[in-house]
Amino acid sequence: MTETESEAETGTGSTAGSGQTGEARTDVETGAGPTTEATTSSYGEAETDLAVHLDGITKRFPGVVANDNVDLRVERGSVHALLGENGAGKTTLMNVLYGLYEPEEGRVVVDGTERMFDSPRDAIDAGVGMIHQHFMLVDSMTVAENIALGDEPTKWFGMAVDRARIDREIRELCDRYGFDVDPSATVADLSVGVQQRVEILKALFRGADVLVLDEPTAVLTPQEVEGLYDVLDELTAQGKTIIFITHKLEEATHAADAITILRDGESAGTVVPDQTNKNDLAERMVGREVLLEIDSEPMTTGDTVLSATDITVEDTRGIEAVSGIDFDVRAGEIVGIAGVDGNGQAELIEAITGLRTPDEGTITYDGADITDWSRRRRIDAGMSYVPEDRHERGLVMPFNLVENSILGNQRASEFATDGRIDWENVRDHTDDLIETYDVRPPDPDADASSFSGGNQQKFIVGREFERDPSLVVATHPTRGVDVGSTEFIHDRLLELRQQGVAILLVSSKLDEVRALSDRLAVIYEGEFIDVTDPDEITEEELGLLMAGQRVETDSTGSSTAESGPGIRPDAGETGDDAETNASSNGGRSR
Ligand SMILES: Nc1ncnc2c1ncn2[C@@H]1O[C@H](COP(=O)(O)OP(=O)(O)OP(=O)(O)O)[C@@H](O)[C@H]1O
Repeated sequence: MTETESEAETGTGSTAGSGQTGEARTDVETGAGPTTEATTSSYGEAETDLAVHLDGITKRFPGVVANDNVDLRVERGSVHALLGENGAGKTTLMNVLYGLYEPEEGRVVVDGTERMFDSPRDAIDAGVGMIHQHFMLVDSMTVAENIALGDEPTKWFGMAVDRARIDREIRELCDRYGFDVDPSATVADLSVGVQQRVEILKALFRGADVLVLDEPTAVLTPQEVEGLYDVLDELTAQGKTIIFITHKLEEATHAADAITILRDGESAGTVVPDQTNKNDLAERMVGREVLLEIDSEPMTTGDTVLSATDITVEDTRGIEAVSGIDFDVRAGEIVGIAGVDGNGQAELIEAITGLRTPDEGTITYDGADITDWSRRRRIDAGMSYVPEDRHERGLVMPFNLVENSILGNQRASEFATDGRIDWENVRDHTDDLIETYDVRPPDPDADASSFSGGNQQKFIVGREFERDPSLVVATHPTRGVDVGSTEFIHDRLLELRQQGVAILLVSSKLDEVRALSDRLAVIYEGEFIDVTDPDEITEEELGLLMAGQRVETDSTGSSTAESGPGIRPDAGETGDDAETNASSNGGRSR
């Protein structure tokens, strides 16, 4: 996908479209149920009113109909959300629109013209841009270089690129859409929110009139999310059309003019936010009521399981990514770490899980100094790990689920006898994981690469939670996971906590990390800038802390965000005495 995209040549700049905003909300009929009829409503009287019409799209993979006669009508100048369970077919549909897949049936109509896209280059030429969840920017290059990259490859390599013109065009785009982005800034120095704007600028620079965003708020702070909404408003006010994939229901109801729900590859209707709510959307997607709250009961904690003291980790350039961090996690406790990606949490977790050795500091696990232990030894001792990057660390993509189910656990006694793997047992175990964690399609022999992102994630979470661990290190366990499965993963985490498992949870989902954690640390530029009881901090305050801004006072006037030396349950305690979590509020329900 990346290579094809980066090769694409397009025109430069873009003119404001002719559409108008605000009308989509009243034009769309409510989808009444799981039929495609709701989508073929009065939404867009004529095809020419639509920026995008995906008409009867069917796309099959071996054994799977990913899109089954799907109809998607997106009015020009509107924001359109695409919702659906994991594996419902959202990515496939957008990949059809972006020229990555050719559908077996159906028409792709962009701006009133039927198109046959052979590649993303064709889609870009037709004014369709895609902003992926993982930004495709070169950190060491400037904004302008990133934007020009791929746009004029021949001239670029011939060093004849007209930098002044590119800078001027970027500034013009920034003025037009109200972006505060400096073309000469180095991407590595920009916040995640600004990097996302660079991606949007890149698409606009190439002439995009339709922008497809894949889970655009997954890595943003609440403040950055508000900024993104402003950007979307500005883009649509000038006639651009936005389609975004999301699992966050409030995002769909808040930011979209219309919401199309996919279910099992079919369209389950298009609704307008005024005529729906989060519970209704969840039910339409999942086919059952979903509890959107987390109930965390108070727990009595046990002995300290993990203890990290004065951990310092340098990144590959020798710069301190983590500076002198201290914390403990006890049995039966969830310690959360909240932070914007790139603030040292990845390096800290790598040190804890044995993927790298800290440059300074000590890690103990069940009382033993494991600072120099290999990853294998830590796994054998009972440490589970849900990694942040499921492709790089979570799964071996060309392996099927049976093979992936015992990754890191091949020597466990239930799977191996005399050094030989007992594949029958492994297969039974895989079937259990697939069933319990609702991995779809339920095919243990399918390669990991053929599963949708959310289903891959559910499988990894299942494998790691069901290892019988004493410590679970879970980084973004529900990223890309739909509401129904997120509910299940949260429940399972709380069950593990109930059983006395120590849990270290890293998440950029603030509602999740607040609701699940017994104690919460905020990491910023490699340090814990605050350690707090999650009940004593609002989501907004947490967002500010994550952006490095200290919260001065709470409603009673006392300080709520003092800098702490580290995260220990209670200074003065040995850490081995029992303590009740969440005792201040008698449990949480958020
Ligand atoms: N390259 C592929 N090969 C085989 N099957 C595929 C391929 N890509 C997708 N599928 C299947 O098509 C179906 C739809 O997948 P898709 O990725 O579109 O879902 P999604 O709605 O985007 O899910 P998620 O929310 O998990 O990202 C799934 O059953 C998936 O396993």
